Amino acid sequence: MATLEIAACSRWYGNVVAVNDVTMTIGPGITGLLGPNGAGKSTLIHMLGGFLPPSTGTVTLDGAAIWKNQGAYRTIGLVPEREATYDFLTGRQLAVASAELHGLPDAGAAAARAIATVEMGDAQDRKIGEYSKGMKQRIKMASALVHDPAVLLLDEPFNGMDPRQRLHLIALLRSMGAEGRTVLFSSHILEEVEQLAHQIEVIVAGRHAASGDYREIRRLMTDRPHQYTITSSDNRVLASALVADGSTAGVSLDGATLRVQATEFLAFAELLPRVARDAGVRLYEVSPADESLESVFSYLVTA
Ligand SMILES: Nc1ncnc2c1ncn2[C@@H]1O[C@H](COP(=O)(O)OP(=O)(O)OP(=O)(O)O)[C@@H](O)[C@H]1O
Repeated sequence: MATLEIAACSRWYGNVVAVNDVTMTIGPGITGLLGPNGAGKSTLIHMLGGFLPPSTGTVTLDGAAIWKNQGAYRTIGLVPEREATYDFLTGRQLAVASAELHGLPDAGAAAARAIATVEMGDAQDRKIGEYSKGMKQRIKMASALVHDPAVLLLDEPFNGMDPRQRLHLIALLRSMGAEGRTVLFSSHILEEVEQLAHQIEVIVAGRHAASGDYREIRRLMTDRPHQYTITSSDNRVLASALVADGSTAGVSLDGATLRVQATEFLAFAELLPRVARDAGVRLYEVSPADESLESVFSYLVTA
């Protein structure tokens, strides 16, 4: 059982404070690190993975500082966010290279086991440059798993995955959490984190904004409306139908875009197609406006 501790930790890049006086404990099971873009999630994960030293404060694994600690590196697997890998290598070559870097006695066997875990056996001898985004994520994951780490850190692992790959990764992370590993993954999408994490840590503008069970955090967030931007065959008709329905907190027309504030995320997801159909309007695009998540986070910061 491995426990990560971040204590009064800050990290600057020149004048930019990326992580600001954060204290948190991450124990076995699955923890979701949630925060808007630029919140400091990658910086935190890099410090936890021993890629980056904190400017002040400490980051420890079972009481021992992680930075420049070989024992910690042997216990931690890190799946970075960036997509770029060594495109000229095959998936298997990358996993074997990672196993060799860890000094494993049988690098070939360790790589084969990790590749099987992420179900990349069929594609292992193809060049990584030919992989889809989701396959790249999986082979990066295999490289991070070669040494069977007790701690797995993943930076935005669902980016670029199709629904099937997403379900596969969810199942894989669940089984790792159930085995008692310490799994931390970052995301800026609340619903993604909700599905998977038993514990959520929220970070906003470098600060630790909330911590706990997702249901508790969700309850805090329902006080704030969720914003959507919508394009449709007739935004004006849709806007008046939504206002007439009374379940939306606010509607505004902004050029070709309709902005809607919904009080309840799930209820609105059900309501919108029904209202549009009844009004004879076709929906072209519905996207959650990122700022809404950000405003929810800022609400948590000031709560
Ligand atoms: N190498 C760097 N040099 C300078 N500033 C940096 C560097 N890396 C990150 N930052 C800044 O630190 C802050 C936190 O960045 P970080 O990448 O940790 O956030 P994030 O939550 O992972 O964001 P995203 O989801 O967009 O990846 C941002 O303001 C970013 O611009």
